Amino acid sequence: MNKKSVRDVEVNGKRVFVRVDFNVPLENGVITDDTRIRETVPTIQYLAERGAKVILASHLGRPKGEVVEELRLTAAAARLTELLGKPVVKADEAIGDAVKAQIAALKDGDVLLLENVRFYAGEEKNDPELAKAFAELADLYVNDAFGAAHRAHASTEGIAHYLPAVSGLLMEKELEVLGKALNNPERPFTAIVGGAKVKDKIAVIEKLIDIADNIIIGGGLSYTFFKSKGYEIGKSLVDNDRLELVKEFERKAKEKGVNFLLPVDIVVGDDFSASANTKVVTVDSIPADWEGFDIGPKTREIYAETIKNSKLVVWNGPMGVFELEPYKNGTEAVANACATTTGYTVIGGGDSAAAVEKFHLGDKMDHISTGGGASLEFMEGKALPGVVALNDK
Ligand SMILES: Nc1ncnc2c1ncn2[C@@H]1O[C@H](COP(=O)(O)OP(=O)(O)OP(=O)(O)O)[C@@H](O)[C@H]1O
Ligand SMILES: O=C(O)[C@H](O)COP(=O)(O)O
Repeated sequence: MNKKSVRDVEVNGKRVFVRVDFNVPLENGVITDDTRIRETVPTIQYLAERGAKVILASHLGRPKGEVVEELRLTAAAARLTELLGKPVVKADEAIGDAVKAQIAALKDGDVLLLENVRFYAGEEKNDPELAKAFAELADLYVNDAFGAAHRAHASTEGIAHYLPAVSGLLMEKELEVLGKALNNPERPFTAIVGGAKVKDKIAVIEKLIDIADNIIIGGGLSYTFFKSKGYEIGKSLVDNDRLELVKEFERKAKEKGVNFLLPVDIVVGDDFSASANTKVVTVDSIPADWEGFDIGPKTREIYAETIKNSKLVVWNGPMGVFELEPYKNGTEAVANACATTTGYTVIGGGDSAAAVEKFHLGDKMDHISTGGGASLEFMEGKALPGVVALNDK
């Protein structure tokens, strides 16, 4: 990476503003997946052990510039205290005199967590005044929030203009792993693209056609491809504005010698529910009043075999509605294949990461990205503002 990291700067005795992504799922105030918090521990420990005063900042949810009680970072502070094995001071605000006094009281190695930065309207507007107010709190800026690196906000981008700015260890790891996968992939390289929205995946599929050996398509995306071939797709998800475009993907893949795999059979259901009636049909015989919710057993076999024979697998987006029992098998089969292949497996965050955790296969993957949207944008080849703003080596 051509950006400086915490390893390249002196941190002893410094006040270090560390942007993390503690945007974790919560149910009734309880954190249901603490991965993003756990993954920042190495950076926090690195800084604390070297005598920095660590000031953490994060967003949680989308409070739209107002204080939303349920979106306070209190639970994150408690979880981090457990993970670090030492108290984390929790501020009730993210800027201002009270925060300054709390920071002044910190000793070298202490850790403080600011309140949700999205309680301030200036955060998402990347307001320079808010960025300056954050910068006033510290001597050094560290961005470890890979998950929010695609946002140009005051605490992810703006602040970097007012302080020396370097990456944290998680950010560094994410960029290294994803960058290597895309720039110098081991082959055969298989990319799996699923999920619901064609629109969100267009750029990444286009990019992957240039670099992958196999592209596996699954999930709600598939039906736009089937419709473009003139098949009946029943009530399945479709993007009617992109029928020509997906045809073009297949044509381009063929031209480049890329193996473009679409499902051959489908699990259709009569309802989007756990108690739906389901049946398996071939892709050219979806009944008009049914809806496609998962890939079928033959497809699972083909996909698993392709994954097994790959040296690198990058997966973004589930193969079906894995949240519901009748439609989880396709995603589970792909997750199992990723878990058992000897190839290097990269899970592109978001729903695919949630699926892998649901099937208890997280520790069998080589890298699970903490970024959903960020990993997708990175794979599309877009520059991430939170990275661009950091100091060059
Ligand atoms: N055949 C289908 N019909 C309807 N919904 C589907 C289908 N297959 C998958 N989904 C749904 O797609 C959702 C994920 O879609 P999305 O496009 O947001 O994927 P993603 O890329 O994993 O998201 P993220 O950006 O969080 O990584 C899941 O909730 C899943 O239930
Ligand atoms: O969960 C994420 O993808 C990041 O934390 C960014 O959140 P956002 O989509 O609300 O900006």
